[in-house]
Amino acid sequence: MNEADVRERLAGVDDPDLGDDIVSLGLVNDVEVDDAGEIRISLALGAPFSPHESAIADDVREAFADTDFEVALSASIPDELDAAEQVLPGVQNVIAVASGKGGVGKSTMAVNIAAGLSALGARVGLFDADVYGPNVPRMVAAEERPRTDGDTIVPPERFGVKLISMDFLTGEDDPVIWRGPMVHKIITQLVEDVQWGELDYLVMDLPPGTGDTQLTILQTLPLTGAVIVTTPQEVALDDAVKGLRMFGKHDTNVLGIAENMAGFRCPDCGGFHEIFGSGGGKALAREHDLPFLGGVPLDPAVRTGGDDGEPVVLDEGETADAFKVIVENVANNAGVVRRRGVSEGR
Ligand SMILES: Nc1ncnc2c1ncn2[C@@H]1O[C@H](COP(=O)(O)OP(=O)(O)OP(=O)(O)O)[C@@H](O)[C@H]1O
Repeated sequence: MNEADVRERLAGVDDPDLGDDIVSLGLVNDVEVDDAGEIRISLALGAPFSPHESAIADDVREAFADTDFEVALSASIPDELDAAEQVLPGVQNVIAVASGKGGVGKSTMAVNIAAGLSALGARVGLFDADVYGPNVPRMVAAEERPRTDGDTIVPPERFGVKLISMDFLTGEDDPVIWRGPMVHKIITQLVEDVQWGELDYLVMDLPPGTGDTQLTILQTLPLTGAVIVTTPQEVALDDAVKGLRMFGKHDTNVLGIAENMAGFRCPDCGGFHEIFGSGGGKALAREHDLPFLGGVPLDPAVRTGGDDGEPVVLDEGETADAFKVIVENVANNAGVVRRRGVSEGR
């Protein structure tokens, strides 16, 4: 078997999202066949542990299952910038979790997406950039504070996720009024001076709305895309549209709409009550031609998260499964953004 034979077989592997085979899409970086019976293939895949990219890798292995060759796969998306020029050289994907309005469960969603990606096997960081209400440490019962190591900050870990929060910078019950330039400085510093190491995903919990912090992040970080969280209520949906406009203005990809508090299963009567209405998130996604990532019901377990602040996504059951669907869709859609970038940039 030579390189051309390998490519011919690879041309039989389809990308489940982009509607063509991986060779035509330019997703094969490199192929080597050696005398020892090994085929080394480098693919332009960018969303580690996403179900769709894992399926592509499986299909590639399957394409050589009838041969005696060993297949060694690697994945990398060629960077446009040198490592020295990149803001976060070790981070593959930055995913912002945003909402137009406060209290819709944005932080809850960010925590569960981060923990869920980590549970899939990915290396994950979570940056709680909610300057006005940094509640992630409390949510995951993070006792440990960051350490300093020379000029850098070492983030503590919870559930395998490296965590940095604006809350670490302020005392408890010590409301800080951040002005625009301060926000800019702090965010840049927190991103650049933290030892994130090599990460597959950095999830950013943005403050609600469309203010200074969001702008700073959009302008300074290479975002793979944003997740917009909304409840099915009319007012929340209206505000979500403002968020969409902000991302649109900055050419930021929106990975999709996640709906929170989508109904309540009553533990007493067993009935399902649609407290804030139904179908709003899905309709919003359809209207703006965006993916709908899934919906999570109102469930007291989401708030309590167990005694040790364990995110519900790590649990079993209906609500955990609802979060897992969102996690998988976020990863899959991040992959679409990355692979489409390679394919269209050729
Ligand atoms: N699906 C849910 N079921 C039950 N409680 C929930 C659910 N989602 C969120 N909550 C609770 O609602 C409250 C608000 O959620 P959260 O802090 O995630 O919202 P937020 O949008 O990040 O708010 P803000 O950014 O304004 O602080 C929290 O106490 C959280 O535990």
